[in-house]
Amino acid sequence: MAVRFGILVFPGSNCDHDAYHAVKHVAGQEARFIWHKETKLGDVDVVIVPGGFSYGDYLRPGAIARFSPIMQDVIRFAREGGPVIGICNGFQVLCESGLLPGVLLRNASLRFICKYVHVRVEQTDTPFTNALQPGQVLRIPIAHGEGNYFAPKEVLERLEANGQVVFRYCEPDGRITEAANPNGSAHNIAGIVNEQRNVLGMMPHPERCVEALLGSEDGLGIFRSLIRHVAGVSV
Ligand SMILES: NC(=O)CC[C@H](N)C(=O)O
Repeated sequence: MAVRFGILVFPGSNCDHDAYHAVKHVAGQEARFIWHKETKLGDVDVVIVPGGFSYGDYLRPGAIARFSPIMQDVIRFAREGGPVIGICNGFQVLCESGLLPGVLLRNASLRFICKYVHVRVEQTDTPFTNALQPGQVLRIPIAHGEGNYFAPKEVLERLEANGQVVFRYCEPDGRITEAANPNGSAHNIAGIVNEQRNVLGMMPHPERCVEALLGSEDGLGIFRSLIRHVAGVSV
């Protein structure tokens, strides 16, 4: 049975079609778009909050999108344990919604950065990483102006103690260095889960690296993990 992915669409989303292509055409699952003005998600197994510039990033990225009608039902779905993945602008929306702690500040360079980076898989006991290996290094693109993850010291300590840091920017060989951190994120954080582990936010774009033709297939492991989590099958 195919896993049903629901992909939110805000005015200004621009990675919604890439996410659709990844889960539908590459991973062979069901996918449908959900306009932000809808109030119900309907029958979906996984929610994807895609990247882009919702509301033109006015105020702060995600600060307006979080008031979209659909977000109430996303919060309900998450509270009931449904898997939600926010990618890039989606991560920003999830932080603004209070589903994830912390905030994404402007990159330390104050520049928009679009390039391939490496991230290390820190946790594999999540719906998003169960098909990956601990310590595995993924080659994956980033494209953001505000990916500099920040949270107060106590929050960072709690994230680390609970194993909520799922991806960390690293060197190609997996070493965590300052030079490998593209945007100034605290603790080289590229992705985190909530305490219940069913909501993930990540700045890199797994949907942009699911085919060899695109230069990397490393993003596929995240969608394969979700399929395994929901359907119990390895694809
Ligand atoms: N690719 C994206 O989702 C970009 C996210 C956001 N608009 C930023 O620049 O930080």
